[in-house]
Amino acid sequence: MKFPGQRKHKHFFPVEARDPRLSELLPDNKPVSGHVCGIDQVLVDIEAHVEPEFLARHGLSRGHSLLLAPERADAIYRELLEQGLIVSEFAGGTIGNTLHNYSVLADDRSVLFGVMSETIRVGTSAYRYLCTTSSRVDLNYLQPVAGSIGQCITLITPDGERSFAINKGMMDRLSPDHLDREQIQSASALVLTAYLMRCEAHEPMADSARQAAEWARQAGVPVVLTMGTRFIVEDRRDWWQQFIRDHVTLVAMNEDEGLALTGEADPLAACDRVLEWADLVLCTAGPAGLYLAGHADEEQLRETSRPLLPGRIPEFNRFEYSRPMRRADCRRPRRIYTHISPYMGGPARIKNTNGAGDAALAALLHDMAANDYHRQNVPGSAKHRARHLTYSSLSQVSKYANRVSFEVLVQHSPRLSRGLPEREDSLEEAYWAGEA
Ligand SMILES: Nc1ncnc2c1ncn2[C@@H]1O[C@H](COP(=O)(O)OP(=O)(O)OP(=O)(O)O)[C@@H](O)[C@H]1O
Ligand SMILES: Nc1nc2c(ncn2[C@@H]2O[C@H](CO)[C@@H](O)[C@H]2O)c(=O)[nH]1
Repeated sequence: MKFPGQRKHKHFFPVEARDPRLSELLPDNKPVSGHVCGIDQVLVDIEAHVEPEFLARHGLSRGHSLLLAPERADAIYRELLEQGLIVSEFAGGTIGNTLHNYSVLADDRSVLFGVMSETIRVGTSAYRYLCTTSSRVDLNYLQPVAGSIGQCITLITPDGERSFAINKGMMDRLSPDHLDREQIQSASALVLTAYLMRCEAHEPMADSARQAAEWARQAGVPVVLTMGTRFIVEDRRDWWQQFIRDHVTLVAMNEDEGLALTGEADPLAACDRVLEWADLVLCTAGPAGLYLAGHADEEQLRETSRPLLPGRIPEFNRFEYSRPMRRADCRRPRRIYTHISPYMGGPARIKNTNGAGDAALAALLHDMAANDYHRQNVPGSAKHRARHLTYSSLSQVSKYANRVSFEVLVQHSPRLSRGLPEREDSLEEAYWAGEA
């Protein structure tokens, strides 16, 4: 496990330079390693740049992810191919992206549950998927299927917005028999997406997601839900609120999905509403940066040294130096919030923002897994006197998440091709220092 972010010495992650006395407790002196699990509709992103007229002509809706009949998807694909508009074909899927980015950032293992074509020819989508996924993502648990994985035609319009047209193939055929209970119950987190619930009634994907969430709950493993797009949430707002109450520890959304889920257009107010049902929430807000909100025990609160910020909740960032906890682990729960503007004001030029939100979530997962890793390897550390969800403060995690989103924006691809630079000249020490 590589530690999240640059640290001043006093915050350096201490597992590698271990106290020799610890070897008595853990005789082989090898750090116990953790992992993160996720379920996804295994699909490739076929990216093309088009004018808004193209979307209108094919009956597609801007910013939406639409499931299409195979003939319709084929017609779009053929037109893009004939006009030479396809720029790349890469592994995609919101959870696949998140696990890949987690593995790249943490230099550690993640486990993907989903389907994969049992026969693979060079050049097919399945082949492209395997070629462009980090070797740290464990694909050994994939369920073989006699057919194709999904294809997500990713249409980028000149405003940088992405609209998806999905040819689903067999992506929703993951059956609960192909989940591994042991892997899920020993994970630092289980990551799911709202997209999993839009399979057809006869397909097993939704049951698989519910089964995995139940196993995670039984073992106290945090369940993470990313909201997909606002259209999925809008259709069944009450249903999603109940699902979150029943199963979810951490909700990840953007401000549109936040509005669809809570009725609140203001991201801070939307986060506050989500805290009625979940323990922790990440809300990305495009050029306005991102918000994180959670709970901490009154005894564990730490005040910020930054200026207090105005907003729907005045001075909302007062306790942003606290580490978030599950509400049930707090004797006297208090809500904590933070906001951060885009790293360095955002890139000079953004070609597309596809995957920037997934990247922020990968960073947050990295910090959560680092916390678990530290708890297991440095038992008795003062850091774990209370049960926290992250290793770092809410404020520190928000900086890290923002930094990782920036990297995806400058790469113009939802999947990181490398980790963050070890030393960043442009990153003032103060950016990471000043708090734990
Ligand atoms: N136009 C922008 N200028 C500066 N930073 C941006 C811009 N758009 C996105 N970002 C950065 O990327 C982060 C995530 O962006 P955004 O809210 O667009 O994610 P998203 O809509 O969830 O994306 P996706 O669903 O494609 O993963 C923001 O919190 C911000 O740091
Ligand atoms: N799992 C899943 N991912 C999707 C869907 N539609 C778009 N995406 C992914 O969302 C990612 C950006 O968040 C893209 O890389 C797409 O692959 C869908 O229906 N299911």
